[in-house]
Amino acid sequence: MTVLEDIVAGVREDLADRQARRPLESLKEAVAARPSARDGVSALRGGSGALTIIAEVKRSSPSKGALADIADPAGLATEYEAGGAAAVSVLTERRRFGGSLEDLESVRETVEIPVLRKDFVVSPYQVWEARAHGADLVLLIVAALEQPVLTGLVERVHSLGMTAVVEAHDRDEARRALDAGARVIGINARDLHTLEVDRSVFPDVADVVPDDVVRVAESGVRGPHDVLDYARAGAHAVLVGEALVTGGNPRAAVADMVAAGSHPSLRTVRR
Ligand SMILES: O=P(O)(O)OC[C@@H](O)[C@@H](O)c1c[nH]c2ccccc12
Repeated sequence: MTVLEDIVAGVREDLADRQARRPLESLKEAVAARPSARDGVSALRGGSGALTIIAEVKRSSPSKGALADIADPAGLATEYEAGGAAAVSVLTERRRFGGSLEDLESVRETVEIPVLRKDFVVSPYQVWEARAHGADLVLLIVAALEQPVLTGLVERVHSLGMTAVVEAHDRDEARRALDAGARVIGINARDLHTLEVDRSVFPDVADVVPDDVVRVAESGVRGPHDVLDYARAGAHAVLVGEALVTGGNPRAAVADMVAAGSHPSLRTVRR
C-alpha cells in the first residue's frame, strides 16, 4: 500500500462514522442556511497580476510528524489574513494531519478571505460537508480518484457555488484535471505515494495548463526565494503550510512571501 492508499483507507473509515451520525439531508439543510461561497477563482488570480499566497493551517503531516500545536486555528488564520494571504487552507483530515471540520468552521467564521477544505475527498457527502462547514474551495486529488468520480466531484463542488482545486503531480494527471472541468489546478511538488518533494515538477506540469486556468504551486515552499521561482515558472498562486506554522511569525512570513510574489521583475514574465 502506498502512503496515499493508506491515508484514503483511514479517511473512508472516518467518513463512514460521520455518515452514520449525520444524514446527508441534515447537511443539505445546513448548506441551504449558509450565505453563498466566496469567489475562490478571483481571490487566487489576485487583482494586480501579482502572485497570491494560500496559507495553510497544518498541525502535522505524514512526512514530518508533529509540526505545531495550533490551539487556535482561527487566530492563526487571522495572522495569515493580516499578512496578506489571498486564501486560507485548512486541513480537515484527522489521523495524519490532526485537522477537523471544527477547524474549518472556526476559520471561516473569523476571516474574510476564501477558505479551502484540504482533505482526501472521495465522496459527494464530503463536498456537502465542506460547504456545510463554510468552505469556499475544495481540494480534489486526481491520484486518489477514478476519472468518472473526479468529474462528478468537480461538478458537485461547482454546483454548490464553490471552486474545486484539482491536484495533479504529473502531466497526465493535469490533463485529467482539465478534462474533469477544473478551473484551478494545484500542482503538488510532493508525490503522495512516496512523500518525496521535487520542485522541478511545477514547471514540467504547468506547461500543459492553459493561462485561463489558475495554476497553484503546492508543497515544499521554504520562503520568498521559492515563491519567486514559482512565480517565474508561471504560478498564479502558491500554497504554503510547514514554513508558516513552524516559523514563529506567521504574519511576517506571509507578508515576505506576498512581497516576493509582487516583485517588479515578474511583470514581464507573468500574465
Ligand atoms: O507544508 P508544505 O510543504 O508547505 O505543503 C503544503 C501543502 O501543499 C500540503 O499540505 C499538501 C498538498 N497537497 C496535499 C494533499 C493532502 C494533504 C496535504 C497536502
